[in-house]
Amino acid sequence: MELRIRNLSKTYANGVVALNDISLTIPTGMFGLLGPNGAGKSTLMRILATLQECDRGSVFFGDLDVLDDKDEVRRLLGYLPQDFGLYPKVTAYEMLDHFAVLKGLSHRARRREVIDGLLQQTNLFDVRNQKLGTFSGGMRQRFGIAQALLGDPRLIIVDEPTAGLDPQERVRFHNLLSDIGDERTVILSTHIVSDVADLCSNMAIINKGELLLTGATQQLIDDISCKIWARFIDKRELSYFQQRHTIISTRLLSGRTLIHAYSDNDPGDGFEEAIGDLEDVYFATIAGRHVAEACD
Ligand SMILES: Nc1ncnc2c1ncn2[C@@H]1O[C@H](COP(=O)(O)OP(=O)(O)OP(=O)(O)O)[C@@H](O)[C@H]1O
Repeated sequence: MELRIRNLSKTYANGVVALNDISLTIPTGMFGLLGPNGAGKSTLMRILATLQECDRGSVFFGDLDVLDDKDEVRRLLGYLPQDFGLYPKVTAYEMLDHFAVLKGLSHRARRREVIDGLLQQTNLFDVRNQKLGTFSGGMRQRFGIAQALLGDPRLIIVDEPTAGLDPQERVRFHNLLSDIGDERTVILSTHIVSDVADLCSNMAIINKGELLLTGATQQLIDDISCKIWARFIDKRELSYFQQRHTIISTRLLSGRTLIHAYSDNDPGDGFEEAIGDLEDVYFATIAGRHVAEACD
């Protein structure tokens, strides 16, 4: 089901404009909300999860008024916040059992069936009787997803879930998310570009409370592909190139400095045409250089 956000705004009491007139349509499937720290992602996620009030705007999930009918939203929502506490002395099974009761799963045998299913799905069945305090970061995040999936939610919100996970756990977590994203609306909020590149068919970039870009991920990559130019430089030359070109990223590759320039035409100066990727879309957009416009 589609989530329609219209003209959503939020200013905190200290005057920080966390969201400025955001309008965004989020289709079924995995949606990536990408932005640097402080962009307003968590504020948006908390408003969608009914945990915070906005100042203005509307949000509909299908016909459901998300800002008005909070009880109904909570029935079909699964939310994995950025930081969530776990009771360290309770086992994974006991904790899920407790939440399942709160979700209204009162029939004991049915509850067991649901919990066992979730533990299998998140690859935690073998450690179900282990105390949560012994869990690694990756296990905690997978447990968080198991918890968020209780009650078979239609709308799932995960806020920065892969920060701090090792590469193997990240892949595992990605696979888990892509499995659940097939027929649900899943919003993944992150500052990690590859999370979105790997998982999300649609996405948006926000910064300083503003929506900068939204669309189908592959289309956004295609649209920038003709505008990215690359070359290696000596790092002492960086300011020379920065003065003459729109440099959107600087990275080290095997100890050498690779720079990407954004330009509609060949910028000369030793640059070669590069294949633009989602990082280029992200950096060019955040730098205020890029608006989506198809390549010829
Ligand atoms: N309770 C609050 N009171 C005042 N300002 C706040 C509050 N919560 C967030 N902010 C500010 O609002 C802006 C958006 O914060 P938010 O947490 O939504 O961003 P974010 O994109 O989720 O960043 P991060 O990844 O660092 O959590 C930031 O400037 C932040 O300092």
